[in-house]
Amino acid sequence: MSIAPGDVPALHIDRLTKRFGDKAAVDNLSLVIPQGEFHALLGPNGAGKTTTLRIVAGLLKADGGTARILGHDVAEEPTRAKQLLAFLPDDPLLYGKLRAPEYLEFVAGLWRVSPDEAQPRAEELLRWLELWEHRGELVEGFSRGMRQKLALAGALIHDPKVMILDEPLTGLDAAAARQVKDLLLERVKRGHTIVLTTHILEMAERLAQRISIIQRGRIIAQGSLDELREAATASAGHGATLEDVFLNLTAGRA
Ligand SMILES: Nc1ncnc2c1ncn2[C@@H]1O[C@H](COP(=O)(O)OP(=O)(O)OP(=O)(O)O)[C@@H](O)[C@H]1O
Repeated sequence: MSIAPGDVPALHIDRLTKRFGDKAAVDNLSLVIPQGEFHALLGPNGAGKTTTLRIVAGLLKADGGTARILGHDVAEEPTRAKQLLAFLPDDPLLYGKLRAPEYLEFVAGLWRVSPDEAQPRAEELLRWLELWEHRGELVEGFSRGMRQKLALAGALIHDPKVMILDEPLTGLDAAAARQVKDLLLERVKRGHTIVLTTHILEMAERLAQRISIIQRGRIIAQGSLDELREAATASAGHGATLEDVFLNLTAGRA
């Protein structure tokens, strides 16, 4: 049977395992995210979310299992897989002695994006994230939120089809958080895929089409908000919020 391009999942994780010492940070975890989906990964501290994403981004080697971006195995075809992917870590590294447009030009060069393409895209991203007026300033003088936004712009400069973001709203004020959320929604509208971790349940509740709850390296629940609510209604009661569902599912299992 042939597979139409649209049928290839944006992200296909199959029985992924990663141990640190004798502890399994990721434990036989499988996850399929179709193209065009906004997917949130939730889980208590230390659940294995960042470890999973670092493997998907090719920053960490799995002990077992596979991860594929649009059909490309991150271990076997790392260059192709990475080209299709944006990864925004929770502690992005920036170069303090550059200005924002110089940083984006530098990152675009790493991805071999031509200056003709990169320049308008950089300007658009900087304007959207309200960093354009700071374009003459060195990054070392940027606030934490400004750095976070610039890192996001850098992750998007090669126009990746799949975005993986680890806690993208950390350190952002309400206005900046709104800019980032709008930017992400705009990308999903264009058919791109977003996978993010967040501890802001309201963000998952309002933006994500599907949610996976991870605990101790495994997915313990998955579905749309309504499906998760339904599954948890028995114990959380009607009108349960995602917080009720989350706390209910993860209670007593840590
Ligand atoms: N480099 C490492 N060396 C040893 N243990 C690690 C390493 N990285 C992660 N771990 C452990 O793996 C487990 C999963 O960590 P991970 O950072 O993936 O969790 P998380 O779900 O992202 O947590 P948080 O919500 O707190 O960011 C934790 O027990 C953590 O201590």
